[in-house]
Amino acid sequence: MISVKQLCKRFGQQMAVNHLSFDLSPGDIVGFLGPNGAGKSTTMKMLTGFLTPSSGEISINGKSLETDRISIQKQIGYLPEGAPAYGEMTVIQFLHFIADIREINGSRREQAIRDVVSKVALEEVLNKTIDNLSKGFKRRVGLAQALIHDPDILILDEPTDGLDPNQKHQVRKLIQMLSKEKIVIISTHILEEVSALCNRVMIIAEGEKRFDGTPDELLKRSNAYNSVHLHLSYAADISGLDELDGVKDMLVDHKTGKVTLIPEPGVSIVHLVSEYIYQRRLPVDQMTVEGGQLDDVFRQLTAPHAAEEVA
Ligand SMILES: Nc1ncnc2c1ncn2[C@@H]1O[C@H](COP(=O)(O)OP(=O)(O)OP(=O)(O)O)[C@@H](O)[C@H]1O
Repeated sequence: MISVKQLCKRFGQQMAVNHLSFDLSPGDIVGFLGPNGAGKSTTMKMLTGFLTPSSGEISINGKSLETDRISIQKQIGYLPEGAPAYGEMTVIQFLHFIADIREINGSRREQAIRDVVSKVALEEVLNKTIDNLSKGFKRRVGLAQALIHDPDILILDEPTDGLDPNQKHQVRKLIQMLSKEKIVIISTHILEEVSALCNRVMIIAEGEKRFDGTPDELLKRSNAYNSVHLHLSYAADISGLDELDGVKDMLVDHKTGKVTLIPEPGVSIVHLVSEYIYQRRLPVDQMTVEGGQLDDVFRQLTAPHAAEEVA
């Protein structure tokens, strides 16, 4: 359990993190989103004990990070942005080095390295120099060092950044497999990663929390959520569609025959629209309901001074 209360970090005049509060429980895979400079890295660095807050409290499994930093850090695995350091080491040397730092000794060490190598699938590159690995393998080595001590909490800074689609898929599957009993916090700029991987989303902007909920709840905030897209096989009179109850707007593309019906916020119009189409025998050959667009809602929530409108 992580409990963060009224966390602030000030750099000179600037509030990088501004009264941030949240609680996380095991099983939470949190997508930590925000524009550049929002305060994500600063928050993560405070959670790992690397930066001291200006004010506020962080407690982890009932202990205060201020007073029990060393014992709390043993429960945290951190994957920093980019490739692991010490590129001149082989993978196996690097894992032994991390095991040293984590004070994993004796028979426990062999077992811990074997387990993590198998979890992250590093067998084929154990004796390769890290500098010579592909980006995907470098990321996996980074994950291995974050996982070697089997921490309760994983903090991953852009874990799939720069990977090809296959490698992204592998790393996401791995994180999902690992996260059943852990708390995982993932900072990412890839909005689709949130739907693919996370069961909770936290958006911050200007150091403040702008959203905390499930990916579905986030999509529901999109202006496009529940819009109905139609395609007409030939021209027909559709003027009545935008007069239906709950329809806020109708966009028509005469070239392609595509029609988009935008509902009033929180209203579902799909039943009324399909009934109307059936009654008027309109020549509709495709109909889809929009699930919402993350980039749309992200922009809305992170706009400067959006805090009062969306809190
Ligand atoms: N050591 C520091 N000294 C002064 N200002 C800092 C320091 N670290 C961060 N900042 C400032 O605090 C704000 C938040 O930065 P932070 O790196 O936490 O943002 P971020 O959300 O991680 O951004 P990005 O997505 O670009 O990594 C920024 O305006 C940044 O310039």
